[in-house]
Amino acid sequence: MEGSAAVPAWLLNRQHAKAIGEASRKKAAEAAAERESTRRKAPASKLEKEATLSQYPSIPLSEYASDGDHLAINADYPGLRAIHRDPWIFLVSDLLSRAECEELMVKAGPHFQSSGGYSNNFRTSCECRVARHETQRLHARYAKLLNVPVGSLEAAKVSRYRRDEFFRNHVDVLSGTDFLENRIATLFVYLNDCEAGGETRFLSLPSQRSLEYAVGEKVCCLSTGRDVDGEGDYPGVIRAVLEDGSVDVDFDDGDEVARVPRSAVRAYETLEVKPAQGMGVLFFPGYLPSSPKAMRFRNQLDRYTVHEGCVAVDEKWVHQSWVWPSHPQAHYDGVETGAVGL
Ligand SMILES: O=C(O)CCC(=O)C(=O)O
Ligand SMILES: [Fe+2]
Repeated sequence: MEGSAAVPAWLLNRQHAKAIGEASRKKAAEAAAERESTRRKAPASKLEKEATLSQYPSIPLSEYASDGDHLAINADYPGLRAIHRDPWIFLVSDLLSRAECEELMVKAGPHFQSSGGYSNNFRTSCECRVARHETQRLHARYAKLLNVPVGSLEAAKVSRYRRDEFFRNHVDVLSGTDFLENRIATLFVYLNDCEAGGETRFLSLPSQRSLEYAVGEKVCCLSTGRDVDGEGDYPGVIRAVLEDGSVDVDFDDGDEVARVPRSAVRAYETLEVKPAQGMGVLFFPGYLPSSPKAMRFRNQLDRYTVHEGCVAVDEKWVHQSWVWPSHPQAHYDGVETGAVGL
């Protein structure tokens, strides 16, 4: 009998549509369960938040003045506090509300793509960019904090690290931009609390400690051309001290560099920030184009701002924004999520 085993096209279409419907329902349910597990914990009380913040170093904001090398932000912004100077690193408590964090997660979650494609295993998270007109209120807020027009901001990025995922040592300036135009501020906001793992760690902050230049000593030094987007001062250990006084260094991430003059190695300090929902972290990865320092370092990099997203234990969500001196030369566009604007 002709075609008895054949499934009619209309049924095939229906089955197909059903399969797609089931798949997308399953995906939505998985995403909802995932979000639920990430936000399940009770929100931190005001007191708990203060206690957490008091664990960080506190530098009087009155000491922050525009130095001509870095962006002059609005030092009066509510919730702003400085936790490091030279390079300046700030926290902004409650930059986003709990509801805003969650809305952003809902918005971005269905559009994630692997971060791995362009970053050589430096990074194992997922991410997406959100269309600028869907984050107008947030951008207006950031523009106030940063003292820049909204047009200087890249499209909002949202990243998720599942357990064991990370973003290794890196700098935030980009290579291949036009002369003296690069990222001059990084502002990111944690979208959830993490009890364990996922800290953002600044790895090579300046230190007053003097060095002995001995084998096994912890040092950091500039490493040209080994980072995805730029160079910076990376931490490591002296492997050998040579007759001419120079040293061989094993970097902590497995790379190495030989015959570094003593004058080019230095002691360093680290600083870790623990993800807390709604809290912003702000620093200046690159010098202003008008700063004399911008000419001295490739990609305008402030070499002290090398940092990493440590391995996640609890799932971690973070939302990043970058500022350019005028119009961003990269990442201006994002996806239309169709979800409610923020
Ligand atoms: O995930 C983090 O803690 C930091 C993210 C970051 O450094 C970046 O996206 O450039
Ligand atoms: Fe970064």
